[in-house]
Amino acid sequence: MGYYRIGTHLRLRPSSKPTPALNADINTSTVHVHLRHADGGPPRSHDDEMVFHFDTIIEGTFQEATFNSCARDIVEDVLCGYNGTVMAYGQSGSGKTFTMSGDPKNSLHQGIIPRSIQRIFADKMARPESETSIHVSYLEVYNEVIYDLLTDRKEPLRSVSIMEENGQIEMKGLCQIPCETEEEALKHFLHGERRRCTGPNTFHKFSNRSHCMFTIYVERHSKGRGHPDRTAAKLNLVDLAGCERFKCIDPTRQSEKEVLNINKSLTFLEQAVSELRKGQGHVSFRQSRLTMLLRDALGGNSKTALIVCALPEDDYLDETISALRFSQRVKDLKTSAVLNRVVDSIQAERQLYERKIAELKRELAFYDALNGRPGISREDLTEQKKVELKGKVEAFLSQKEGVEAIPIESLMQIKETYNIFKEAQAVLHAKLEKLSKENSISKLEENQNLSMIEDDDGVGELEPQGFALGVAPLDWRPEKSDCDTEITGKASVNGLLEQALLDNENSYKGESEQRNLAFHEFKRTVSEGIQQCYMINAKKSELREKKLLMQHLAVRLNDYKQEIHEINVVMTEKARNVASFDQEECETQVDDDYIQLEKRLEKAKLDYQKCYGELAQLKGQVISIREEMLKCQENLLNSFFEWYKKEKEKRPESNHFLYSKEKGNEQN
Ligand SMILES: Nc1ncnc2c1ncn2[C@@H]1O[C@H](COP(=O)(O)OP(=O)(O)OP(=O)(O)O)[C@@H](O)[C@H]1O
Repeated sequence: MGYYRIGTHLRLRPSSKPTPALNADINTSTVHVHLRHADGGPPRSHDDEMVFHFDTIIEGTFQEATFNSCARDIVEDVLCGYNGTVMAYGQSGSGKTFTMSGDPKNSLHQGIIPRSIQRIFADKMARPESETSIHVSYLEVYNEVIYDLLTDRKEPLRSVSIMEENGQIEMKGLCQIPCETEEEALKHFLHGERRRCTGPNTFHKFSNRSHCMFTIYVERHSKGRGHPDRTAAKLNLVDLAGCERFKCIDPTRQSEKEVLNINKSLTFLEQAVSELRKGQGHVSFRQSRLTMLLRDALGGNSKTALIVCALPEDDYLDETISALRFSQRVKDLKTSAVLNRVVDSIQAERQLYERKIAELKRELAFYDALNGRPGISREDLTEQKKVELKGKVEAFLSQKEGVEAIPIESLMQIKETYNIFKEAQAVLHAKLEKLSKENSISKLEENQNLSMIEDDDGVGELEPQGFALGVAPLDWRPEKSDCDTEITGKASVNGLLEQALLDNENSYKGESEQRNLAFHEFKRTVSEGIQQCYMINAKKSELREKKLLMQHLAVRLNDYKQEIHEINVVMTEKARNVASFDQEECETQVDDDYIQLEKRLEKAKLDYQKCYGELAQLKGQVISIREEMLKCQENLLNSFFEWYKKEKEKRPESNHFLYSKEKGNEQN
């Protein structure tokens, strides 16, 4: 947050008869006032000589110069996200409306409001990388009532209520009209101008009977990815009603009430400025609508410029001096403008919780200090601290250290200790699962390797000792590596678990027995188990049937083989005998026998081939039935393990299945 001085500027309306008492030096931005004595002589006292300093003094009709020196910087700041206020102050007819509004339709004579609109929309066009949304509102304070000047033309002006919410001045019921173009904004401004309360007075025909505030709201955020930088600022352009002396009121033209209210509110404004200047704790902003509206402009979140308009003529010297004095008081004020970043609700919530957490941490540190435990960290543990803690837990698990070795200083430490134990338990559990599965699968594999025609009584059954889960063969266990003896890192936790596995083998035997009993229960009582056993048994009988058939075929095949061999022997013998007899005598006889033998041999071979084909087919069938059966067995085991795990969780008593066995025995 920065503190900003309120800029003060003097605008002197051109005059054909300027008073010699008022000497404005544009170069030094200083005004000297020399009050002549009542008798017409030179000033006699110190009070008759006055000097007023300004940021700028403007004479003449130059509207652009006025905008550049009094308002441009503030408009630029609004475009950057700061709130801004430019207000014109001075007696009636001094040129406030000329300064703020001018002639909006004549580019040369446009006042600060149309020029600000122009600048803001030009900036919007020049920054396509940002999304800028612009709204306008226009209000007047007439007889201490705030009216919305942008109310529809056909309706009477709507009143607006002003209130303070969360330290902010809020206007309930004031329209903020979105404007896409400069023309649109200008159109709304002109619409409001037409609805302002004006009337003739002694100075001119269109004197403003109210204080008016035209506001341009500029919200912008950078387009594209990431967290956009979003700002929302407003520019208040204020045309105050002119203070009037009652003696100058023309009762035929003005209501006393109007003048009274204007003067009253301006007095309250001066009072608030004086209080702010003195640095009083309480400033009476609530005394009038105007001071409430200008609260931020005078001492809050706004960069502000005051333009004092004055008539440099003798007749109005008192009013001019009064306005100059007011400007010098305002000059001493400082506002505290901030960059108005828009924080979305999630971010705001996050910031709130972060603040709360920081507060709670401070409170904890305070209690720790009171309890003589300073220096305890409540922050997340660093990686280094986690490794150290792991080492201590492992030392405790391997019984090298007692439980007191594990530090209990903060909640973070306790949580991390639990995590280390959980991790160790998970590794142990995985190891057990793996061992039990390996054991069961190896049994299945053994079965698979049995000869096709051997007896298959074990189908669907497990070995008599059950799963023997805790007694994995020694050669299955991974060899201990050197790094397992270290106490840091994951490897050492695994090494420790290996040791735990060996140490606790006996308890695993109990677990093994539990599991065997559970497996019998699963097959007998659980529908999934019963169904899968039924399927295994069906496959088993099918397999038996096929194997029996194979045995018969094998016997027949041997018979055919034997027959072929015998026929071959006889035929060889016959051929040898033919060679030793008279060729002609024996030829006919031999031929007949030989042909018979050949036919028998051929038939035996055909039978052999057919039988061999059938046997091969049967062999294929047996292999596929066996495979199906093994699949069923595997399913049975998997289902059982799943069921068993769930049952263990449901029934955590470690010897539940032993009890059920005992119960079963009792019943029997
Ligand atoms: N600097 C100036 N150059 C030329 N004409 C001016 C200047 N200032 C004011 N005038 C003219 O003086 C008249 C009164 O000015 P203006 O309406 O701005 O006064 P005002 O302070 O707003 O008065 P009121 O408080 O009664 O509304 C207008 O006709 C305006 O054109």
